[in-house]
Amino acid sequence: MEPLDRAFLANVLDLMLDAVCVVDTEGRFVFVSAAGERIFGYPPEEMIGRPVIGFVHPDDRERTLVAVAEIVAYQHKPIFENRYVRKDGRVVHIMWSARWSPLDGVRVAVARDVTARKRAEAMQAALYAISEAAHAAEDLLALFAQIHRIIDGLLPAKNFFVALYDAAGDWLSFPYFVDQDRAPLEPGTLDAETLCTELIRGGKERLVSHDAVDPAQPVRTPVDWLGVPLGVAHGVIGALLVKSHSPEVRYGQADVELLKFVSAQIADAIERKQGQLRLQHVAQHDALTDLPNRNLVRDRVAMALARARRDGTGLALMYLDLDDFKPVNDRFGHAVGDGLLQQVAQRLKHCVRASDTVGRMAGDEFVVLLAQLHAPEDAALVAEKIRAALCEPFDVAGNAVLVSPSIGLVGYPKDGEEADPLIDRADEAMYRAKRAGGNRVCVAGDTDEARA
Ligand SMILES: Nc1nc2c(ncn2[C@@H]2O[C@H](COP(=O)(O)OP(=O)(O)OP(=O)(O)O)[C@@H](O)[C@H]2O)c(=O)[nH]1
Repeated sequence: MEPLDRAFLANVLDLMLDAVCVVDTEGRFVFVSAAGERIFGYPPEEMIGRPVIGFVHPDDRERTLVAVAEIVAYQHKPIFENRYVRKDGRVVHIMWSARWSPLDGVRVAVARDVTARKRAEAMQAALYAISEAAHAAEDLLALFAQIHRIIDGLLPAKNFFVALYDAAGDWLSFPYFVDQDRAPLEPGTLDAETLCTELIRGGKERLVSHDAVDPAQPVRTPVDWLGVPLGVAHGVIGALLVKSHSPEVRYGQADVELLKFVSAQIADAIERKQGQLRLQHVAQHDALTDLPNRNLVRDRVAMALARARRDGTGLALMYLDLDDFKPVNDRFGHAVGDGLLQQVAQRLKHCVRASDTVGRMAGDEFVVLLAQLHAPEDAALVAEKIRAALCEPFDVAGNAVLVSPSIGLVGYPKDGEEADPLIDRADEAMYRAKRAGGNRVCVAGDTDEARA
């Protein structure tokens, strides 16, 4: 057989789909076969003479240098994977097999582009992670934060937001919004000519590069927008958007496909979580006033007690019943009675902080929990404020309605250490207030009743 000539061998090397690279002791390319251009995006002459490490993704440089030291020490390394940044800015995943030749003072390595495999693996992992997040997340915000992390692992998504669209009320909101440059968008109807509106109305993904935003205006900061609608069986429930402010981060068709691919799973996860939260809300709240119901009140009291115990603070609990509520129903009808209970709920909420709990225990019975009370005497002041507030006339559907409350007041640690006994003591104190004629606050353990 004829010895193979050099030109033929060089041609064979250039025909290989994998790139053959030769690197000198200084870590510079001395040879890159033709496939290098397809994989790295640079013609071989733009790579030869330059340090290899400069082409490596910054996050992978350190472990790449460790691998190089191993190749030199052990003279070969059959599998090593790292990422390179192509000339067009895209990231490629490379699988290397390398051998060090001490005689020639070079290492010879073969690079295989495994980006497609990596992408497929990452997408599968992302789908799984999204479905896990839907189960694990406590609420929608936690789910969105988790989705942000998952997407950021697939494509550059530092600036990311979720838009949700309520078709019944024609209301677009932005419950999750992370942008290095601007404040969250205001919620509103779908009237505005925005990318979000386009995504939700059109139901199709959109990639807007800065050149396309306004070709007449030189834009100082290049911006790429990439958005996908969140589609479910019955329509579009919102959109996901990622945005780049940097010329180094540009989105391409591969990113569009990635975001589109995960968006169906995300839409499904959001819808499931919303359904779950709705059911949970119904189970824990009173349908008429939307206040926490007896079960949730008990949980809140138990949680507040645990925190007070840990922080060494106090808390106060009021049990409240309206005096002569029945005659309101009898005189004005049930609908007015309902309206009154709703207004009482609102007044009670106005009397306390957002961190306190107002709950409805039954009929005309309410509970107010003042958590993290630093001065026990504050509770009596709040109870008196509530009593006075409820004595002000109500206007229910044009009817002037007058009621007053009987209030039982207890405190931790003075009157009990556990939720149920504390609630029972407050209820007992409330009955004493009622027996004494109503429209007053009774403190647990006291026989003296403070008349208003
Ligand atoms: N409209 C309306 N009435 C309700 C609702 N739940 C309970 N009630 C009525 O509320 C009244 C509560 O009874 P009581 O607390 O014993 O009546 P009261 O007239 O306030 O009597 P005192 O508490 O002793 O002052 C009953 O007439 C119930 O029918 C409700 O959701 N809507």
